[in-house]
Amino acid sequence: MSKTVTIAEAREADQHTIQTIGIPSMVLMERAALGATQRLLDGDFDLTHVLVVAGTGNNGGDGLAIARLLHARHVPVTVMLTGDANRTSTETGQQLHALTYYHIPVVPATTAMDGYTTIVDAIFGIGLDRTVTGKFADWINAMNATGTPILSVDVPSGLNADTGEPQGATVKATATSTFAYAKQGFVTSSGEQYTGKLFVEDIGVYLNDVFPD
Ligand SMILES: NC(=O)C1=CN([C@@H]2O[C@H](COP(=O)(O)OP(=O)(O)OC[C@H]3O[C@@H](n4cnc5c(N)ncnc54)[C@H](O)[C@@H]3O)[C@@H](O)[C@H]2O)[C@@H](O)CC1
Ligand SMILES: [K+]
Repeated sequence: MSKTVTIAEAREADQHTIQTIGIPSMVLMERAALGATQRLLDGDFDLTHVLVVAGTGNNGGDGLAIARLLHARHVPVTVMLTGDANRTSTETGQQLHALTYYHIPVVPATTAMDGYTTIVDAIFGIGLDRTVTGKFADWINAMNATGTPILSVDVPSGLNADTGEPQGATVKATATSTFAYAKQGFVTSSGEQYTGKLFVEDIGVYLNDVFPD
């Protein structure tokens, strides 16, 4: 396993790349989504009908970009949004706008998740900051209960990426496409039970830029 990072290090590296080097956040998001989409296209996933479950933070934005890239490859895709479309992060709002342009269906999240052949989990990434309860727990439990293969985006939603411990309801992924570096919690005996097969995508964020030798 190559270098792992804490959530704080991942955030610092992202911010350095965006603010100091000047690579726009949307470029990083597109690269992240391209990496994860390629895993879906290359892998053992059945892409007959993909469900993307997206949150309103930037992890959700990655998921929305994946939905757009799958649509461009003629993969049928439906998006469930777990929050208010008017209260998203800036980037996720831009991703939603692009989905509207392509008429990709976006519906409010429900627990009715049967009938899809692959689920993309883009609810929470490294921004998870409290225990997953209530509706979010219901959606995550419903995802796990389908038995449908799940690709988690960056982090299995609900997993504490520093400790590898579930923070309430947590997605049990078939595979995880994580961005830039594996997170510290993934290599613990608890964390590895949630990530499934781990892919690390190069999105143009490099620790050497932030912490030169
Ligand atoms: N520009 C960047 O910095 C990049 C970010 N990326 C993605 O962005 C993610 C981080 O995005 P964010 O910082 O927006 O965070 P997230 O999208 O992981 O989650 C933040 C949102 O979840 C809510 N939340 C947290 N815990 C919750 C809980 N238990 N119950 C209900 N709501 C909860 C927060 O209030 C916030 O609205 C990364 O994991 C990665 O997927 C990538 O696109 C690569 C570049
Ligand atoms: K996720």
